[in-house]
Amino acid sequence: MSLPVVRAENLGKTYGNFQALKGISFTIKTGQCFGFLGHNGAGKTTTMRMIYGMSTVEEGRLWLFEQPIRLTPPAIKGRLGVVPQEDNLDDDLSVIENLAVYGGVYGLTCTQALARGKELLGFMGLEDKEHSSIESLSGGLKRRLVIARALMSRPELVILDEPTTGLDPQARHLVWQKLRSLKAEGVTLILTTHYMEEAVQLCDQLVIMHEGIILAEGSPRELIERCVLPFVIEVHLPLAQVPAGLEARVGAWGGEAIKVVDGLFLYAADGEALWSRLEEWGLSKQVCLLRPANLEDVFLKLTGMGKEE
Ligand SMILES: Nc1ncnc2c1ncn2[C@@H]1O[C@H](COP(=O)(O)OP(=O)(O)OP(=O)(O)O)[C@@H](O)[C@H]1O
Repeated sequence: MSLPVVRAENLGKTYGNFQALKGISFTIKTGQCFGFLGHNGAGKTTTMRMIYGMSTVEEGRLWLFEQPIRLTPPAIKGRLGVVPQEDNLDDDLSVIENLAVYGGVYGLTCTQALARGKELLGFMGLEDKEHSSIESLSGGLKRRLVIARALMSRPELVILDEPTTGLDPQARHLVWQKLRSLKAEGVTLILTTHYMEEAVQLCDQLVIMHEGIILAEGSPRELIERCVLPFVIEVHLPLAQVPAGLEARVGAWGGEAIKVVDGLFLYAADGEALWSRLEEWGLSKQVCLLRPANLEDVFLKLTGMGKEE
């Protein structure tokens, strides 16, 4: 059985009178890719900062590598790699220097740090950027460099706070591919994300966070099976044009309707049966789309809020 790498019990955080985290509990096992999915302000970064030792544990308890901690001690820090939300690279140093300096922090000699840095530039597909300045890198290349930097100490656990926010789809897919290779090597990954697809693509286990609490936990597939009916019809219609009483009719029929920004989503156990009812309920099929339920539907159902980019 794989051991817990991180365990939290009733973890809380209060800033002044504001409770940013309201007592959350979770266990992350060795080798997992564990995701924290939530909108802005859900408490994801607050949780990550406590795990990687930038914020003290004052409410609840946190164990890292089975040791109870208040503030991650230096001895443990070498076992963690951190990709913070902001790309905090040193603009006065070149790409390889950014890595080498970081290696020094973890006790590597200059030669070792340069060798490890070059190895990681190769791994992240940045070998031709070795002597480039930081300001010449695109957002996607900077993100790859920050990930390379997090790997300098050969960490067992890598914490990634929104690793692909702001990247274009191609850059995002490249980062996903690298994270999958790390996972295949046995590295445990913790990531926060706003992107449902990222969570589905990478995470074995997920928590859905909202306003400082965990609303649900499971694999992406389990969450979809557990939280929503399996078929959805998206009705793209201004809410003012939705036939009166539609939600009640769908409910009485055995389905469920949820309002979204540009219309309604109708859920049912049998998609075809739902589709066959649309005209009877006053809806034109022209504005409707039938699809299987996904993680976005789970998020919408649990938080009442749609997708955020
Ligand atoms: N140092 C602080 N002082 C006061 N409030 C804070 C502080 N840090 C975070 N907060 C508040 O705590 C809440 C949770 O913030 P946190 O950054 O953990 O959310 P998040 O889920 O990571 O959001 P995002 O996706 O925007 O990064 C927010 O309402 C935020 O404004």
